[in-house]
Amino acid sequence: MDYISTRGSAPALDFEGATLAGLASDGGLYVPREWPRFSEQEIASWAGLPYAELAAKVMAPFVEGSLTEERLLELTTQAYGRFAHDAVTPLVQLDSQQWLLELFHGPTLAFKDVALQFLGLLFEEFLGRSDRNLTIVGATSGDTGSAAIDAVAGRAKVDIFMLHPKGRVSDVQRRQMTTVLAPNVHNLALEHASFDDAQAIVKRMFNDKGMTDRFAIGAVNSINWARLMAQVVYYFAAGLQLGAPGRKVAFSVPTGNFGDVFAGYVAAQMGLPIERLIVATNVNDILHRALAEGDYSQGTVTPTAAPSMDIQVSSNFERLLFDLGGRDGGALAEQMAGFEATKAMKLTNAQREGASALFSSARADADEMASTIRWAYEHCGELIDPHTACGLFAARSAGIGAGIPVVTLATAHPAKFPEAVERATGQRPTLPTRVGDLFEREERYASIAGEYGAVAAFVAEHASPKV
Ligand SMILES: Cc1ncc(COP(=O)(O)O)c(C=O)c1O
Ligand SMILES: N[C@@H](CCOP(=O)(O)O)C(=O)O
Repeated sequence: MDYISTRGSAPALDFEGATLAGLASDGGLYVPREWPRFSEQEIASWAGLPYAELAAKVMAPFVEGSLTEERLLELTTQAYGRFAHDAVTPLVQLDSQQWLLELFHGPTLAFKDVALQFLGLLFEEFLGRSDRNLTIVGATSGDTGSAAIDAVAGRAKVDIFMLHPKGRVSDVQRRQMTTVLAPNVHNLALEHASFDDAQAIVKRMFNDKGMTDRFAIGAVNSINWARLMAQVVYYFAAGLQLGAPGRKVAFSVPTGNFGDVFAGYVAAQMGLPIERLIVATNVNDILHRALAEGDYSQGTVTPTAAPSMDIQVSSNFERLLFDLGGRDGGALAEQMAGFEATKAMKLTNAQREGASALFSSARADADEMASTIRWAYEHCGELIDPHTACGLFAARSAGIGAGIPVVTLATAHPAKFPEAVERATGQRPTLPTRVGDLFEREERYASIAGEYGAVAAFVAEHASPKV
């Protein structure tokens, strides 16, 4: 399998190359040259497989040429061995139609662990084949940071620099990053910045020749194809449990950077019968506006009780636009250059119609999030976090036909956001013992200006050269 850039002019790479490259050199995102497709029979034959085995089946076509099937299974077994639930991503039934897919049983309590535990092992595998050091530069609105740090802390040949918007992540989220004191981990709190600012700094570094000549810059955000690939698996896991491929399933996905829901789109391209993908946003609703009205314009970021979704530039939307626009990299490069210059973009008719065939969207405000948290607790006895609440709000208002299960992706453990959950339900969720004495540990991070020069200087001073 080889990988091409959404902007058409970067060289095609194999899976190993795309994983280590992160972002394409033309500023685009890597996607497989074509979507592999499984037959109904093949999908049906996976029912009942343990998660790690299913993961190896689903991901096999994407890693061809870079990993043998045996090695892939060894890596998935190791990655998912660290999850606190044997099913890895268990399903919980809420009522006759609504389900939750719990994606927070990994070490850092959010769905990011599902891909990042695996990606950490991929980095080790591929870096072990050369004498190269990798300098990971990532942006986080709270969850990617801790999951990535957990996945690479203490590993040889990797330094990680994680940028978060100062004061805009929860205390639990911050401490999960800043209390990891391994020497290869560097947390940067960006002053007066949003996640979008942090993400823009990261992307700029990939195209800064002064930096890329000296350092092999790598990505752990969902701009890295390997992240999305690993997230495709749990759509198959949930679908199979609910009767796929013989029955369609709808998914509601709390969305920010459009990575998780794009993984659902990939599952559909690969043959999983998906009735609908519901894109759920908080009031930072660029994706809802884009899907409902064709208006992809940035707007300012409003802090909410679901801080990890406080995003107004959704990187992976580019991957969808590429596919829906007939995979014309030149045309998309122009469209994206327009967006980067003006912070606004109108979707073409083809993009709007293509998207509406599978996607719908909804936006939850603060009251809707709180009332959904309350509903889940009072009617189903479940404590859910504010991100999951956006998804469940959208799921319950989507009007999906009776008989079709609707699965909301429960993307974070409620104890990551105890204040919001307690306000809505009167119950304060407790941290699972696997995160240990988080509030007793020493924190270490650098506060720096939220601008490119300051971040680049910090990275240049602390990173190991490429070789
Ligand atoms: C808890 C949580 N839910 C949902 C999202 C949105 O996921 P995505 O960015 O893949 O759309 C994020 C982060 O982005 C998150 O951390
Ligand atoms: N919600 C994320 C930000 C988006 O990051 P990505 O790694 O999924 O692209 C976070 O919590 O950091």
